[in-house]
Amino acid sequence: MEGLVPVQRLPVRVDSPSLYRCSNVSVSIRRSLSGFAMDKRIRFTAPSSQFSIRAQQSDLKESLAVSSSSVEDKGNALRIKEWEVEMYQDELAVSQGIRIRRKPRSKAPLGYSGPFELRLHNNDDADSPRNILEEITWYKDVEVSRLKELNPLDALKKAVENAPPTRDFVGALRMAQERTGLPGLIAEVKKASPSRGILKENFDPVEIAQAYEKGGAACLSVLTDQKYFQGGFENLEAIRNAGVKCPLLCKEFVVDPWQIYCARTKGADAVLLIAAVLTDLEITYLLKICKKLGLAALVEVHDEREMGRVLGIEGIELVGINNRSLETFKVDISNTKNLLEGEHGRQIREKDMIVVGESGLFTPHDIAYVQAAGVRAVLVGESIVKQSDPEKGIAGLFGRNISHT
Ligand SMILES: O=P(O)(O)OC[C@@H](O)[C@@H](O)c1c[nH]c2ccccc12
Repeated sequence: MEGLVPVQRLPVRVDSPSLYRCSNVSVSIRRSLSGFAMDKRIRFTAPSSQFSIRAQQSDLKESLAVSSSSVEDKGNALRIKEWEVEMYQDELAVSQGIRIRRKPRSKAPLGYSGPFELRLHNNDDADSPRNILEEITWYKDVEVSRLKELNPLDALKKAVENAPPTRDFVGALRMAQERTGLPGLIAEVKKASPSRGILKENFDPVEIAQAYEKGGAACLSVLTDQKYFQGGFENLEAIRNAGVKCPLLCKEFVVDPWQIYCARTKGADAVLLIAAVLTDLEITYLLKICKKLGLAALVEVHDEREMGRVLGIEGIELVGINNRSLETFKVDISNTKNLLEGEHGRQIREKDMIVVGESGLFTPHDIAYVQAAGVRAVLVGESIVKQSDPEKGIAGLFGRNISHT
């Protein structure tokens, strides 16, 4: 069962009014179903200030713990409000088909009363991430809070003024495509990944970036996540400071505007926004920040539903189709083709958006396949970063030399 099951009629009924007397009640029921322990939380407000509950279902009999507090508990009021906002955000995300939860669900504060309805909140997997993308997202939440304390947003905003100017990421992709007749290449500076482990042992980000540039890459993507991809913002900064001219994409799991400002101070020209993690409203808001900072945004989707959402958001120029599910790691390059067929493909062409085919591209045949499907750019990591000479790796990937010389 999903984390939050919206409004359910529970087999719980108001019974003897003498049992519990309070306006707010929070009930935890621990029950055991064929040895499988579940923790459920039921939150509700009764229409009257006096009520009681009694579990009716036979399998709800094990233990019933009831805690209560009064609405007048002002000290708790802020915490309750925060909890409500969190719940609202969760519900909004679920309504958009977003399966990734942004943080582990916190326990309802004492005294919390839901709206005038019964809700069943299943806590089965509230404390552990369900897949790698969720794990990374939860970790980002903690990481960003910590980084923000060390380097507050106000300070970053000032630092942005001294950042090197942005370069035209989208323009570079268009030019490359015109120059070569092939999809523009975003070459990824990637040391490791959770799905593939270490890709390159003696990893020198600047050396790789320079080789990519020589090999004819239009733009570069630099992984900045440290824990899961062994990247770092310092790599972005080092590549920019080394004089690499290709525009740079900051490859980060963005969950907070702070990361976008940080990317800009390190010399990024574009950032990635992952639709599987962000709501429509968040994407819209983050796009505005990108625009203000002169950054391009690559908005990544990996299924029809996300593509539909993204097509409904104004102002997106670059859409990435990830052939790798970040939830299951499954790679299938026909994903790019499938998402570009039909109505979605038509809308993309009508809006003149640039589609980037992402992940799992290894051969000239793969490139031709996604190009025929309609992509105008590709994002490639593994197949070229693994080569002892990444410059030659690019020629191998495209089946010919695409460098400027
Ligand atoms: O190494 P590959 O299979 O060529 O994939 C590159 C890139 O698409 C992949 O690294 C990627 C696509 N979207 C992401 C989001 C986060 C981290 C990584 C990614």
